[in-house]
Amino acid sequence: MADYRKQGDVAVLHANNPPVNALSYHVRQGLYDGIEAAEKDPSVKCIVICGKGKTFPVGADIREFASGSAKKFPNLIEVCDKIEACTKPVVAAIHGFALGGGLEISLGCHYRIGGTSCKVGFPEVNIGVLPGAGGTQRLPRVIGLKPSLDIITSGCHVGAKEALKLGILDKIVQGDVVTEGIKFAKSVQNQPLHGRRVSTMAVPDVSQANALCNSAMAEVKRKSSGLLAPVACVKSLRVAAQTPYKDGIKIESALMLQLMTSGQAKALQYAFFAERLASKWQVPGGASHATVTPRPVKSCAVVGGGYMGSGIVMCILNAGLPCILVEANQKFLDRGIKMIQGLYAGSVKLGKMSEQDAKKTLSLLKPTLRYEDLKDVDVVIEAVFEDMKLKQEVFGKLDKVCKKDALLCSNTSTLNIDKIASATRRPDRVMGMHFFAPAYYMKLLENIRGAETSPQTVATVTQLSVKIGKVPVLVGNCHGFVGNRMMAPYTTEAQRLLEEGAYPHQVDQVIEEFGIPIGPLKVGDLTGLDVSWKITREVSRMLGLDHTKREDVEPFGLYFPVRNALYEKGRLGRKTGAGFYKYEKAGSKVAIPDPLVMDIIDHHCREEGIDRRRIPPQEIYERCLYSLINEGFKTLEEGIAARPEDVDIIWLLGYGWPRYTGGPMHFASQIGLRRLYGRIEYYHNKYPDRDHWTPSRLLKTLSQQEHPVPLAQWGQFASTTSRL
Ligand SMILES: CCCCCCC/C=C/C(=O)SCCNC(=O)CCNC(=O)[C@H](O)C(C)(C)COP(=O)(O)OP(=O)(O)OC[C@H]1O[C@@H](n2cnc3c(N)ncnc32)[C@H](O)[C@@H]1OP(=O)(O)O
Repeated sequence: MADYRKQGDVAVLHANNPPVNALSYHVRQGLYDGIEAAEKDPSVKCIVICGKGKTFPVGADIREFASGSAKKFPNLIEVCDKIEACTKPVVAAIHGFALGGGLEISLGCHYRIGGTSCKVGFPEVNIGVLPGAGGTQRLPRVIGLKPSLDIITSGCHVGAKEALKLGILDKIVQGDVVTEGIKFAKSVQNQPLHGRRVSTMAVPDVSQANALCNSAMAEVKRKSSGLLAPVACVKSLRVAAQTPYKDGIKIESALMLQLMTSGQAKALQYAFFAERLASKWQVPGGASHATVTPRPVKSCAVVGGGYMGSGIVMCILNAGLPCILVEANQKFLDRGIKMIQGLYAGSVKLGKMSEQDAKKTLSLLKPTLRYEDLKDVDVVIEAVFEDMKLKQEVFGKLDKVCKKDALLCSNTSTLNIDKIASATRRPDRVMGMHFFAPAYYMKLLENIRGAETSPQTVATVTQLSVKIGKVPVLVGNCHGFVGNRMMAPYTTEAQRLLEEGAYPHQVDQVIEEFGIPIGPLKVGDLTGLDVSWKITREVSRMLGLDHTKREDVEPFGLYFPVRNALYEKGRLGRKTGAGFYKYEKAGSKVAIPDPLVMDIIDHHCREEGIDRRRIPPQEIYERCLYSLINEGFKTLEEGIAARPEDVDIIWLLGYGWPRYTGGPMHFASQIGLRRLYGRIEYYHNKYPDRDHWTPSRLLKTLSQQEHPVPLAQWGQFASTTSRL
């Protein structure tokens, strides 16, 4: 919808489609009709286009790409052309965001003014398309090719000041943008429109077009190899420099149509909505984000100032919340404070933060050695070493000193949250908050609900998570929760492949070519082989097994002979300059395939009487990725993950799964569940002793349906009682 009103001789057109005025069919129709009505009305001298509520239109309605409504008359190209062709001056009055189609609308206008805090941009590359309503043709005509290439291929937002400097905005206004827009429109109502219609302008830096586009193309291919949209953006911008608008827009449309129907665009758009769905939780019994009011959180505390704890403190401080940091002794406390101060100093140095803001933010930090100082805080996040006994000890202490209604949360990545809660008298107010390293940067938070966690605790922790800039995904309690649980078969298969014929670099290469930035064995080196060795020991202990006895651990998939051999030789990974790979020096990032490791692997195979074979890349791919996906389905059937979208967001934001495949579950839907199930069955028959190849019952059921079940409906097939 678009509201049309007249204020004197100015027609004001408000795009009205809450919450972000996405340019759905009815909005486009309203704008189109509004321009036509204003054109016909002799008493109207000029027109202002603006957005109702919190923002100018933020772009096309992404859901209409799949439904086909985006193409319906008037499509966005037709709306922009209609605006530009208007014989009366049209002014875009921008507040909030003018993104994608919203910015295209404003480039169709003859003038653009913006509020001081407005932002503009073309984020289309993030959802796998391009600015296909003239954006790639009009923007370079206004600001030149070089900045247009930067803005369109990066998808970044541009602030008001920068937009003015570039020439996207004609003026920045203080106060109400619509009132100012009306004033501005009146001031230009008698100005000729010749020279204001962007499509008739020439691209200013056209002489450098080839050089600029060649270098931009090389850059997008380097940065985002395999992504279709950035490449199409550069192609379309090159056309703008070489072709009149009327021809350029046709090429832009053709490129847009190709992108719109691509698997990448579908996956990226799916990820866009999945990310927004994540914080909309629901638990059995019906309580949900919509029905439960969170408690206000005015202050927090973090126990443990190591790498994770310090990062968590920074998230809290950055949100403007006071935070107490508790440590066990002065040395550790000083180390934590130094780390936090150092990271803020780094931000100031990089120009990401002013010195004044850094000082103000740091003033919210209160370091202490006394648990008693936590007596008034609303939420405590424990970030001590991953050890159940230690965590229980901390929770016991917290339970004694903290006020009754304070929430106690644990930054655990694997441990049983109910066991941790059992050390307190308030299990209803205990939750897991699994941060990812570095905690001040990574957006994902896997929030774990225990058996007794109350809905209000879930609501409060979810709200706090959003406040500190995270995407929270609510999951159930099991070893490793969703993310690390799915990681287990993936890394296990990666190591098993070494024992059968592959070498570390061959495994990693397949996974990196798929799009995960670091292969599983390089991750092993990064985490440290001593760390994974200790995890194996702990898990074995939990299962009542002796981790040194092969016959004990092998049936449970906990026997990693190659890793153990490397560990025993002191090859602990990157930090020692040697692990599955060798490194130029300790701590170096460049992993170099190591003939010594290949010898160790060969020697192991000889000793075991294993005939090494050439393992085809497809097998590496399937064994690592399909075993992980199968585990993802198991988290769904057990109710550990509530929705496939949640599994995908965990892997996209926490583990570097390539976004253009949508995440493991969306990727599964693209493979086809019948085919996927067949392959998992095949590996199950081949490796019957490996539990992770037992096919998920949910996957089996879904794969047997006559027609493919849309991912959004998979939850209806999750058979066992949901634990969430
Ligand atoms: C022949 C045919 C030619 C067609 C050519 C078409 C060419 C144009 C293409 C485009 O314009 S593509 C879209 C470009 N724009 C974007 O990608 C913007 C996406 N949105 C955002 O980045 C953010 O929403 C925001 C604007 C920065 C606001 O962020 P905020 O955190 O305040 O809110 P959100 O939680 O993100 O969003 C609120 C609500 O709105 C939904 N939503 C947001 N943008 C869109 C959209 N473009 N289309 C549909 N829905 C959108 C979002 O999903 C949230 O809803 P719920 O999920 O909570 O229900």
